[in-house]
Amino acid sequence: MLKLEHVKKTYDGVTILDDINLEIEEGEIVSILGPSGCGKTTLLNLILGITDADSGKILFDGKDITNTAMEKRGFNIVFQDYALFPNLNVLNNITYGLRNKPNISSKEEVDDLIELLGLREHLNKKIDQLSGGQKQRVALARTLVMKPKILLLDEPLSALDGVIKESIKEKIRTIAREFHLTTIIVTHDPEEALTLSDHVMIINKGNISQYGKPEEIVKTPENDFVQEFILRQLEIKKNNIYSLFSVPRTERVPGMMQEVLVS
Ligand SMILES: Nc1ncnc2c1ncn2[C@@H]1O[C@H](COP(=O)(O)OP(=O)(O)OP(=O)(O)O)[C@@H](O)[C@H]1O
Repeated sequence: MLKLEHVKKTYDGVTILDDINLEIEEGEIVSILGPSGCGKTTLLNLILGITDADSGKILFDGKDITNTAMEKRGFNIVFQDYALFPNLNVLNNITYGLRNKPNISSKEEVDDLIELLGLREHLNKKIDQLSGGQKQRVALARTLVMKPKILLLDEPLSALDGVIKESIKEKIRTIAREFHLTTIIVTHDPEEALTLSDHVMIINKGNISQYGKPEEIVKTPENDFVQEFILRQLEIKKNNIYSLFSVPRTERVPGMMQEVLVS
């Protein structure tokens, strides 16, 4: 569905992304995971068409879109800061993009999204009257009414915590499944990537360190970077979670953390 072939990007002679190869199937949730500065946003910008690659190809449904303008790609992004309009109420934020393209979503479809994202009681509120989680749901609704071919999410959970985070995760999963919508998530948080995605792409210094299903990455990290950086962060969280659930060290078994995190 979406394919990147030997994509390379440099800025001022410095290689930011080096020979990126990636294939994403329709309806999949894929996370791009890596530390700050590794090239995640650059990769997202290349897929969106905000930035051009120095070399390599980007294909969508078999068509070469490497040189296709951003607005013609039909992908859509929810930015980290949500980029909502503070002077408009929630409903007008959600339907903003439909002003010039009213046929993209019917009234019923907009209504279904409002219901799905639990926004009905907030429709008349201004953006600054909303919590972080509510803003994130408005941003999701505003993007989804435009029926993107691919949904891109830039650090969708980083400003949220605890229960809100889990509920937004659940919404993202439901949307991807229900609409069969290919979803690409950029994150620096291993827990987020491993619990939310079908596949995780780990980037280190512009290269793919490992690409696989969450359980493959947890069970068989392919190199020291994945082992040290990604799994060590998880280990810290795991210990915190285990202690939270009072699981004695001797009773901790492989796979348990995933269940604890997902449930
Ligand atoms: N327009 C630009 N011009 C020059 N260098 C850039 C530009 N955009 C990004 N870079 C550099 O490319 C590298 C990767 O940046 P990028 O924003 O893709 O990283 P990231 O993984 O998304 O980081 P973070 O998690 O901190 O957002 C950084 O060293 C950054 O300074």
